[in-house]
Amino acid sequence: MLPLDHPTIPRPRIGVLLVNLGTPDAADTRAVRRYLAEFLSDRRVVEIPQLLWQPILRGAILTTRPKKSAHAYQQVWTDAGSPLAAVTRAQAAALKDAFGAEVLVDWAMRYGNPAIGDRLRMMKEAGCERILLAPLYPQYCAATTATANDKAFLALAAMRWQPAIRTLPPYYDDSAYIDALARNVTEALAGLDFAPDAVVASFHGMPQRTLERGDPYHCHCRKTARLLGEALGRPLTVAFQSRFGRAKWLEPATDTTLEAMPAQGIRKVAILAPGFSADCLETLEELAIRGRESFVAAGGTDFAYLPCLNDGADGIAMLRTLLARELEGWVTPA
Ligand SMILES: C=CC1=C(C)c2cc3[nH]c(cc4nc(cc5[nH]c(cc1n2)c(C)c5CCC(=O)O)C(CCC(=O)O)=C4C)c(C)c3C=C
Ligand SMILES: [Fe+2]
Ligand SMILES: [Fe+2]
Repeated sequence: MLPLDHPTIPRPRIGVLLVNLGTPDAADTRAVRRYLAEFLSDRRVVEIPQLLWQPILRGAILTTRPKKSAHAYQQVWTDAGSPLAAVTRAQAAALKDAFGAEVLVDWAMRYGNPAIGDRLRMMKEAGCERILLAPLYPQYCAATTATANDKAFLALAAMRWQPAIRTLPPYYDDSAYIDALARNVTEALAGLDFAPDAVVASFHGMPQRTLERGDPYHCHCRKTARLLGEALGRPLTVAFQSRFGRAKWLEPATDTTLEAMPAQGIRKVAILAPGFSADCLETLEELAIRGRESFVAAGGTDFAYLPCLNDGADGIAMLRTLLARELEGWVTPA
């Protein structure tokens, strides 16, 4: 902790809280069960009445999935822990001094640790009277963006003296985001030892019904892909990954798309996940490991997974631009 009452160190007045989804504390069955129980009990994530859903979750799902998911987490776990947490921590560290000494930059997770409420209370104690909440989801989805904000407001509901709050809007069509992706992808494609027949943009899926009920996520994904394709000068193949449960999810599914490609003469593929601001289980295990395996098993010859923006220079410059815009009027530009 900073010695906040030291006369030469200015007290932060403003907080920026980067928020991502959350991840287990360890790659073992117990930790994954705890994480999944919290995540999948969120009514914004699974929109089935709790009376029906909880017995299914506590029965079939939490008795089988944690072991399987823990095995998947073990394949991507790093010395710094879960990739999602390691990258988000690194993003916060890279932005630490971006907005001057009066701005405290920190990070939190919607599920698990560090908890949003704990970090907001810490910021308040550190002197932050104004806080910018930044859910790091380019495309708005109630199951990600809204629930992160809900959780923050739940913590504020318990405060007698609340800080003022702003939230980062979705940035799916923002030129800072599209340009950062285009630069990142161009660089990654230039480093490949093959020319891909197709470039796939894989977004996390959601139930088709959520789209029909008015969630803009699907439209945001399509627009990101169109703008990125225009910036790259080549159309992207859009697909949706990580299907969960029995309901119909957004289509086409990434796995069936990859498996069908070799028979259509597409044997060399590059794939990216522009909806994830940080690499995580869904990109590193589902796309880079399992996606490659199924593509090659179907007759594909070359496969490259292109990393997310993460804490790379393009990604950090983009976050700086987006956050600085939301801090306008709170922070005097340097
Ligand atoms: C980026 C946007 C995301 C949307 C939209 C989203 C929706 C959504 N997800 C599930 C179920 C699961 N997701 C899981 C992991 C996971 N999901 C996202 C992002 C979005 N999810 C991320 C970044 C991660 C990775 C977490 C990590 O630790 O690396 C999982 C857990 C893993 C597993 O057991 O497979 C589940 C389950 C639903 C139901 C949903 C609904 C709209
Ligand atoms: Fe998910
Ligand atoms: Fe997955």
